[in-house]
Amino acid sequence: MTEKSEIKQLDEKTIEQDHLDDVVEKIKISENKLKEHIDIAEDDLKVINGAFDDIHVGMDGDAISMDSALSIHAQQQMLDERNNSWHQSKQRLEILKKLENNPFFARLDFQEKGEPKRETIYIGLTSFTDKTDHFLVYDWRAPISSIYYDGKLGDVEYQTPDGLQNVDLFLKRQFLVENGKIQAYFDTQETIGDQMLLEVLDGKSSTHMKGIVKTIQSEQNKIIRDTKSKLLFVQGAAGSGKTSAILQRIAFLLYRYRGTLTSSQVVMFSPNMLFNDYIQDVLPEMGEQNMVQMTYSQYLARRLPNISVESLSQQFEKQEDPVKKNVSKFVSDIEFFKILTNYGKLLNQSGVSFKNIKFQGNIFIPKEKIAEIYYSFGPQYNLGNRLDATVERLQKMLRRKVGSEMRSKWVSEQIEDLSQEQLKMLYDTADQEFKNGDDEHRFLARKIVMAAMQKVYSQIIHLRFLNVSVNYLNFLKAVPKITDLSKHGITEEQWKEDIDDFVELFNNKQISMDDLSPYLYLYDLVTGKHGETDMKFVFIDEIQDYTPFQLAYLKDKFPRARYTMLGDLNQSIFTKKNSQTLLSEVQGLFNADETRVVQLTHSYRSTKQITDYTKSILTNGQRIEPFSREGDLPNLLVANSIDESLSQVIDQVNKNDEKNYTTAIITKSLKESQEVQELLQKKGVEATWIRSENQRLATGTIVLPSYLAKGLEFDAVIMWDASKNRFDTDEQQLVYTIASRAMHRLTIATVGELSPLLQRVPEKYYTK
Ligand SMILES: Nc1ncnc2c1ncn2[C@@H]1O[C@H](COP(=O)(O)OP(=O)(O)OP(=O)(O)O)[C@@H](O)[C@H]1O
Repeated sequence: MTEKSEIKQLDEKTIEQDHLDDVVEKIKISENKLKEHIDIAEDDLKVINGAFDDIHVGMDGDAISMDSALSIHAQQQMLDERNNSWHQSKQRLEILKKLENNPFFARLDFQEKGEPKRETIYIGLTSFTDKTDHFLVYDWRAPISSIYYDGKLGDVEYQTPDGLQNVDLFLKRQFLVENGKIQAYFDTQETIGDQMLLEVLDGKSSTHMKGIVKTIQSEQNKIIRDTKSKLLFVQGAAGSGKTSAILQRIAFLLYRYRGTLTSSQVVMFSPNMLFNDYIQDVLPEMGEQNMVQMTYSQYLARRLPNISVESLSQQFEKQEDPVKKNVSKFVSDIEFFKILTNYGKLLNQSGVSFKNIKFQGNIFIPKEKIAEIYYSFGPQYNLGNRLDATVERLQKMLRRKVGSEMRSKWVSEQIEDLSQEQLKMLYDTADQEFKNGDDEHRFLARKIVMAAMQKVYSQIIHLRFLNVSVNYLNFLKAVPKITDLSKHGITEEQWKEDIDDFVELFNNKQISMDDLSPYLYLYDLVTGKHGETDMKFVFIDEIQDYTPFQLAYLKDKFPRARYTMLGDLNQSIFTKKNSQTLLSEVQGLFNADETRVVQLTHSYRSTKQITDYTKSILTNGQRIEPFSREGDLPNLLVANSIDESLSQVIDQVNKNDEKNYTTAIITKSLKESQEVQELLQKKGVEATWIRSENQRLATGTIVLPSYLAKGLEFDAVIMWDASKNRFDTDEQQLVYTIASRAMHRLTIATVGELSPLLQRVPEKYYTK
């Protein structure tokens, strides 16, 4: 930089700092006004609550007067209004406090087509005006802000709710602000310059994910601001910012549809609970509420409270023989979903199984009778209506039964045995009068029968008379008649064995992941459940671990939602190779013109050296562009025994500690992670063992199995025991997933010869 331009920079910086100070000043004024508002609202709330108490005191246990009722209503309304306004002010104050430290991170100078004047705007976490329509800061999600992330200088366009808008962009400036002081600024031609991004990426990992508002990349911006697609499918390399981008997308959507969209209408399915915990701060940091978050298995398992669903570790550790793999593939596909859908239609004519409805241990309405009622309705009924009509009919039968049951012997006996206490409980009032003894007897008999029949009533309305498991079993048995199993490499004998496995598990109150979705889908078909129409946006992360069946089922569950699915087909650690065809299968569920597929090819997480290494693990030539952030070459630690390997690993952990890097030692299996943790403990090395998805990430060194590391990242990763026989040939994706968790340093430990999956990495990419 020449002396002259340095001086110019300094002057500019002072001007910008003055402007920033001015904005901060105004933010503070606004904060004070809000605080006053909050105080007044709090005082008002106290007064209204006090008035409420007075009304309650005046009630004296008598019937409440009309005046009081009106007054309560008015007070309640007032209370709600004040509460809302208090709540909103509080929220706004929180976000203004954040803005005060860092009011903006970018500036744009531009001229709108046809307008005489240039405009300058500043962009920050939220918009801020000091008077109506006088924007000192624009929200990063405002339409105009898009050009900061998107275009180059010159003629650029951006999307507004009314269509495309063109502007001439002269200047794009980025600021690094800390506690109200501009540390540096960069004028940039490109999308968010490398310098700023480098600063951010060089930072340390944390137990909670951070937002990326200031450095969203142009390819990510497209995902964030998409409002058209019914299906937005994002395929991106490890560390390409898929998860980061969709969290920003959720914040964008909540802003864009403010007033019509709430965070409870957005759901995100994530790989495990640990991951949920990892990302939970991102939206609140941006002043938005978190969306609904769950895992797929959680979403379904809550509907079967008495049955335990195969856990993540069981799914992962299960060693399947080739036959089982064929069966598993068959029941995971869209075709199986269609077979089941069609089977559901057949049930309209016959085939639904029922259970007897019992009363006091005896059959009250036999299952055959229920089936007769169910199929007595004409063909114009669908399964759902049929069931509703059956419930109505059964309730009617129950009511008729009350009369006859009241005259039965057990009722008279019970009345005779009633104590004074029990009698009092049955009477409507303590001094209830009856015309005569018969009248009283009838009254008591009805009460007793009704109480006893309550259970039957509840069996009926909760559809306990449906034999859900037998229905599913019947379906499984029907499958070989509906489709040619040999096409899927399955014999009838093998299919039968699979059915036996289902029955055996089910008798032990367990169900496999393979059976869970079809089981519940059949239940939904029979009950005519329509899915949650209120859900507007569904996000599915790590899509490669879902089966096409599961995705078809989710689509059925949220029929009106728009879907964003993201994943990396190279990280399919549960479904392995099957996922390569996933995209085409999923696309088949949506109209082609409502689908958009986006590829993210830049990898931001890791240093260039680590990305070069992990990229070479993959054989299918995926396009992955490393970000030019430099670091050490990954290192390979070769030992002759577990003991030696352990001391090498401890050495490495110490080296990482010196650099203030948090180390994650990632093992293949859960059992191994436990062993490593114990070995470390014996050597006096402190490390937290993450063994279940319900735990939280800890600071300091951690040891965890591969399938729990999904979606997470760490400063330094040590891959434990990558030796020759540890990984199967089809586990390339697992090895890639483990290695790609590292941000700054990657170490591979092996006892004896290295796994062939890693031997293919060229020697120039690592040190020994
Ligand atoms: N635009 C960006 N600006 C700053 N940091 C970014 C950006 N995009 C991604 N990152 C960082 O890169 C890392 C990886 O991002 P993220 O976890 O979202 O990637 P991912 O594609 O979901 O990865 P994976 O599939 O491996 O789980 C995170 O540390 C994230 O903060």
